[in-house]
Amino acid sequence: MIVLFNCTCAVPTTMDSFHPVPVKVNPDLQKERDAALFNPVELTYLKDGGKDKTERRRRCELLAINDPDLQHKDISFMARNERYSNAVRKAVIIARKIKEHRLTNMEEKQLYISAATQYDTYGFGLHYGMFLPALSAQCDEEQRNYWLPLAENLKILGTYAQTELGHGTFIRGLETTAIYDPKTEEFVLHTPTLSALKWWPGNMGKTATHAVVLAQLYTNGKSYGLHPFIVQLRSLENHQPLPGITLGDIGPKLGFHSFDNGFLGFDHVRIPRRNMLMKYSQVSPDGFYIKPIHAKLTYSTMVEARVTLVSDIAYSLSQAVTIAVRYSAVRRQTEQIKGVKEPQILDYRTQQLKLFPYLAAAYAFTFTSFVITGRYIEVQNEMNDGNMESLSELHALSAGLKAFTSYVGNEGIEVCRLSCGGHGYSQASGFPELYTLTAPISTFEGENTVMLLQTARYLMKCATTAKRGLELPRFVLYLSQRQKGQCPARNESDLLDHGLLSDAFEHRARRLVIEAAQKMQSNIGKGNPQHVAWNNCHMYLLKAASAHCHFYVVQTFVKYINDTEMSDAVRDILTSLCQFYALHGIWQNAGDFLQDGYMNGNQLDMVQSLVGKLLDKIRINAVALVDAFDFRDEILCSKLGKYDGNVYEAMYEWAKNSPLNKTEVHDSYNKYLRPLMQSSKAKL
Ligand SMILES: CCC/C=C/C(=O)SCCNC(=O)CCNC(=O)[C@H](O)C(C)(C)COP(=O)([O-])OP(=O)([O-])OC[C@H]1O[C@@H](n2cnc3c(N)ncnc32)[C@H](O)[C@@H]1OP(=O)([O-])[O-]
Ligand SMILES: Cc1cc2nc3c(=O)[nH]c(=O)nc-3n(C[C@H](O)[C@H](O)[C@H](O)COP(=O)(O)OP(=O)(O)OC[C@H]3O[C@@H](n4cnc5c(N)ncnc54)[C@H](O)[C@@H]3O)c2cc1C
Repeated sequence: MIVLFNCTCAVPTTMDSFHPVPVKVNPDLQKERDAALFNPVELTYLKDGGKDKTERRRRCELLAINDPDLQHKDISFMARNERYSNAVRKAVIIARKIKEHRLTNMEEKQLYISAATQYDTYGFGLHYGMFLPALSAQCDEEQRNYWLPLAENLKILGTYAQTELGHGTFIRGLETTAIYDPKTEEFVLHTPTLSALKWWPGNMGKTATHAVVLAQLYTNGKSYGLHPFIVQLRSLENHQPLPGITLGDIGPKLGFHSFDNGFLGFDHVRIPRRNMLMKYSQVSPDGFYIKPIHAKLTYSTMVEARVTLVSDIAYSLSQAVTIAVRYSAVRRQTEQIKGVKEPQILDYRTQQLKLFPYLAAAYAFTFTSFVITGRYIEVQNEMNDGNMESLSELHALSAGLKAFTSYVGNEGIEVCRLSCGGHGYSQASGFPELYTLTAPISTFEGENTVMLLQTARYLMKCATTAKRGLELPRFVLYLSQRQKGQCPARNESDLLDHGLLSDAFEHRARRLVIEAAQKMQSNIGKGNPQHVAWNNCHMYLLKAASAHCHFYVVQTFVKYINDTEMSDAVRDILTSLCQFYALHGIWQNAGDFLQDGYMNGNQLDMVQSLVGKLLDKIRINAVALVDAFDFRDEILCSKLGKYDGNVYEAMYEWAKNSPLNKTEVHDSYNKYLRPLMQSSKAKL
């Protein structure tokens, strides 16, 4: 997996041709595949955007998987230094091979990189994920012509240095300064305090030669806020930090062990005036400042990254459910009837209730990622034509969805791990890497609570606009519609209607947004300043933003099924998954639907009963649904989620490779145990 590289499209294939034919498939898994009511390959093609795209993806993946230069021992058996070194080695090979294989198309490059990095971070992740996008978005034409070829050809390696020891969220509070000196036509970059040290940027500790640095711009004695500057950090001759620059690795973290997240300090470092990225705002040679057409254009790299992370989360969650569902099909536990084979754990209702909501969410988020990526491209094109009208909408949408999907994704990966019992805790399961790679998505690129509050801020403004009867953007148009009285469902079959389900989420979102707006108004009415009212209303605001995102995802899932051509069999299973996603969501948030009487207890009973019934529909197709994600074993990197289901053999083989098993008797026996035991013996 490569964080910050859109990889959701990486999925499908005909099982026969793509997965090497195993000598023996676990009979339980085979039975599941034989019983499925749809052909997973069709769903694979759908998710990839067509058979051609599936085939192209598989070709890209195979190029990486079959390349002997990219092979290495399991990273679980490597220490951190070795992991970092291996990641850099691979990043360099990947760059060379991309050229050799003539992978010029961006999507193909991403697919190749994703397959080559497998379940580790990509050694040039920040270079491609943020440095290049920041240059593309923030350089003027002349700067682009200079810097982009250097970066694209890896003559320089970059990172994105924004966060400081003292501030990550509140970026207006960042302390690094860039003071313009018109005498020399240079900016002087400086770290005035300990808390101003740049802290966290990926690939900065040991790899990067350059950084896009976010610093407070001062010119003619006036402060103009945060602006991006390109700064050389290390010599291109010997990689030593340049004079005035302090650099290092921030040490081990929860995960990201192959990544050199770093710290950076400046001691009055001078850079040429033209190293300020000047697409949107400029400083003239004599120090005159020209402001951007939109105050928040400096933040655009983060918006792009948040959009990408929705795809990354969908991808990781798809991997987690693939592992857990396949394993649950081959794992048997607890005799129910004496002498009769123990059931597959997938047959336990509790197991289904753990896994199927996340299986449904993985599909829901995948389709959502298609839509938000499409919207991002539209807005980007508008912005390239100088129209900034939709930037606020895109910010609100991407911030909210990044937070909503990553909360669910992180939780889902952990639930999937737990659903695999003890073996889920082993590195062999793939879960530790998957979890720790995905966990920081809730924090980086905007901490999730803060991001939901940004969405809430936008929704509050929309609620006011709607109240005034003014026009709203499409994705919040529902806020200007009147609340519907009560959910019209009379029986279970009414509750399976996609329109009705989407209406229920729409109703909930509208109610919670309006309620939050009213709470804000009444708080301000009591004489509280805006920021106090805002803090007092956090719980309403957070709920409103989350309900809005939930509605967006349900609506997107429904629309995807309605608008996309597919066979009846695939439509049938996606329909069930979508119904399950929505009904389970209602069940889990029942209070919200009951609170204003939109639903009643009787309807909630029916919702619960349908959740139970849909478990059966999904159960029979569960393995095929995860097969359709089309992860090759080499990409999934899990002994529990192997396509052939031969889990125990794989685990045993893997454990034998543990470095502790290199010798029968470990050194520590002679050093510590033997003296201890022999002296105890003497005493006995
Ligand atoms: C491999 C991993 C790599 C990881 C990398 C990283 O983590 S990199 C580091 C990642 N770091 C982070 O992600 C840091 C997270 N923090 C932030 O992004 C910002 O500090 C903030 C958005 C929380 C507040 O910013 P603030 O105090 O400047 O703003 P405010 O709240 O006072 O609102 C004022 C107005 O601005 C609007 N607006 C805001 N953002 C945007 C936008 N992007 N676009 C458009 N508009 C935007 C907002 O809607 C509001 O509009 P209104 O209502 O006036 O019309
Ligand atoms: C693995 C990893 C990689 C990273 N890579 C990079 C990188 O490449 N470049 C880079 O510049 N940065 C990077 N970061 C930093 C990251 O972007 C920040 O950590 C992130 O933006 C969160 O900011 P913070 O650490 O200041 O959290 P804080 O804001 O200190 O969050 C702490 C708590 O305070 C709460 N809080 C803060 N403000 C508010 C508020 N206004 N209202 C309500 N609650 C609030 C939060 O909800 C949270 O619960 C990385 C971080 C990690 C973990």
